[in-house]
Formats: sequence, structure tokens, C-alpha cells
Amino acid sequence: MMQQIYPTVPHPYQYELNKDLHFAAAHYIPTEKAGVCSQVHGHTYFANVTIAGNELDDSGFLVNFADIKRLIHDRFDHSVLNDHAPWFGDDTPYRYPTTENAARVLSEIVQEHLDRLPNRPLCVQVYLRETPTSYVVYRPRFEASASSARDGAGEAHVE
Ligand SMILES: Nc1nc2c(c(=O)[nH]1)N=C([C@H](O)[C@H](O)COP(=O)(O)OP(=O)(O)OP(=O)(O)O)CN2
Ligand SMILES: [Zn+2]
Repeated sequence: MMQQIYPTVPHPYQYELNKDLHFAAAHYIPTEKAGVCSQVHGHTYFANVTIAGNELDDSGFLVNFADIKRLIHDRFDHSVLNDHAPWFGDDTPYRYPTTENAARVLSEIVQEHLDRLPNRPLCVQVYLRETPTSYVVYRPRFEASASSARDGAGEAHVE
């Protein structure tokens, strides 16, 4: 597993968990503007998922590290990203499996899981490296009302 220093995300929460993971996947970007990347090709993607919150569950976890791996690695490893409807598709640039969209999709998949946990942690950052020279950092926006309702974060606002 590649280990490195990731960009930090400002947030008001007491606990921050980070999970590194990787998956091998093929993709193509369905536009001529992508040049050779419009042909099917593969990468070993490296992701770092950052989750934050103030409350732990009855195991003393913010979230089980293994759940994050299961959600991402088990779903996408040795697959073609373009085939993963509804997350990815060829119909709109918002669903092309670019690094930008893939980082957002990972965040959304993780947050859907976190929303079902009683302690309601938040996915505050996904770092996704597609090649040795290319990566994207995605940080979801949170409404102030949602985060304060969740855990008494008051005026805390994660950008
Ligand atoms: N903004 C984006 N640009 C590109 C994306 C993307 O997802 N977002 N994707 C690609 C290709 O899929 C390609 O796999 C990655 O491109 P690139 O970094 O150019 O890959 P190289 O290994 O050839 O990089 P070098 O630094 O030139 O070795 C293209 N663009
Ligand atoms: Zn690619």
C-alpha cells in the first residue's frame, strides 16, 4: 500500500479517521477530447477517505475501517467503471468516470453508508490518485443546518 502525506481538510470535529485503499479498474472517457483516454485502459487507483465526527458507536468506532474497504474495493476492484450505473455512464459528463467524478462518487457511496449509522459521521474528503502524476481531492459541501443538527456542531460549517 502506498503511504504518503495527504492534504488536510479543515473541520470542527473531534475525531478524524483516514482509510487508505486501492483498486484496479478499467475505464474510458467517452469523448474525443480525452484523446487516448477515450480508449479502454486501466489503472490501479489509490484512495484516501477521510471521515470525521464527534460521536463513536458502541464498538468505539467512528466507522469500521473494513466497511470503507468493502464499500469501495469490493465494488470496483477488477471492474470497468463505466459499467457501474447509476454512478457512472456515458450519457452526461457528470457521470463520465473521470478522476473528478470518481472522487465524488466514492464520497457519495461512503456518505450513504455513514447516514445509516447512529453516530452519523461525515465523509469530509476523498483523495483519489489515478496515475503516478495525477490525482484529485474532493470535499463535499455540507449545509450548516445539517451538520449542526447532526451533532451539535453549532455554527460549524465544513466547506
Ligand atoms: N482532469 C482530468 N484529466 C484527465 C483525466 C481525468 O480523469 N481528469 N483522465 C485522463 C486519462 O484517463 C488518463 O488515464 C490519465 O491521464 P494522465 O495524467 O495524462 O496520464 P499519464 O500517465 O499519461 O501522465 P504523464 O504525467 O504524462 O505521464 C486524462 N486527463
Ligand atoms: Zn485513465
